[in-house]
Amino acid sequence: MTAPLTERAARRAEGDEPAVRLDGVSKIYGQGRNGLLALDSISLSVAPGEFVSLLGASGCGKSTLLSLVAGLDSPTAGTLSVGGRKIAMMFQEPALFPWLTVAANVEMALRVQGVAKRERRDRAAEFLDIVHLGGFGAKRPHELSGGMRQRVSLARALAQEADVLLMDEPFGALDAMTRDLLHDELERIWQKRGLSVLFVTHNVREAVRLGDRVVLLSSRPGKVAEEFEVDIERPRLTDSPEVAELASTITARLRQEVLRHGR
Ligand SMILES: Nc1ncnc2c1ncn2[C@@H]1O[C@H](COP(=O)(O)OP(=O)(O)OP(=O)(O)O)[C@@H](O)[C@H]1O
Repeated sequence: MTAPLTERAARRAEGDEPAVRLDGVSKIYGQGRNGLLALDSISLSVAPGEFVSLLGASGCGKSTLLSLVAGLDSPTAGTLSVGGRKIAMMFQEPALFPWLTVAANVEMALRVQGVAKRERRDRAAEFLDIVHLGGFGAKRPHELSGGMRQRVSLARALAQEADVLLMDEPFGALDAMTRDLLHDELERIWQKRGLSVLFVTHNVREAVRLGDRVVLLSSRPGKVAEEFEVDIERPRLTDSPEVAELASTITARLRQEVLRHGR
């Protein structure tokens, strides 16, 4: 079970080693006069077991930040540490291999870890059970709905046995009802497995529904504009008055940021 919010906030305040830590991280794409400052001196940490939502206008550098944490790219300046933790990533597009079955897609994550064939099959089935897709292992991705494909993608991420899950608008393409169901699923799995999550979204209510904390980035270049502690009891409902109230405060702040940049 994940520690209650106050306890997690206290651990952070006490300076426990974060799962993810960025200190003054900047990223410039290109060089010289053509260089583009995408992130400007970002300092941000995610405590072990914490769920952090990352919000910001389009182009403010959210995906850049995730790719730096995932080690897919390096910061131009500053330091970034994940303390040797294993990282898994999920995108808006499930990025499954269409010619493989659902089970084989999950097994692939186990194969790269060197898990033996027999064990792979059993463990893939377990991960599919966790995301409520037991019985769908023999299907191909195109036979599933968008929400089910994202569940497979989540099962594959879990199969990587990561401590940190990076999610780049994973539910952005789904309808509201499916998204709601996946919020419940993700919350259950996150709490049970004690994952640290960095979740990028454009949807303010989604950020509040899921996050222990919402970090708002300003745009061009991306900087931390403000952080909001989400002190709302779980499980939360996206359309509850508490979620709506904080979401409207954050939306007003986000609007200020967007207007400040004349977009
Ligand atoms: N590989 C790259 N080379 C050059 N510029 C890039 C590269 N990747 C991103 N950028 C630029 O860096 C800035 C930040 O992009 P990024 O995709 O990180 O923003 P974002 O907040 O994730 O955007 P969105 O919300 O639209 O997905 C943008 O101006 C983008 O054009």
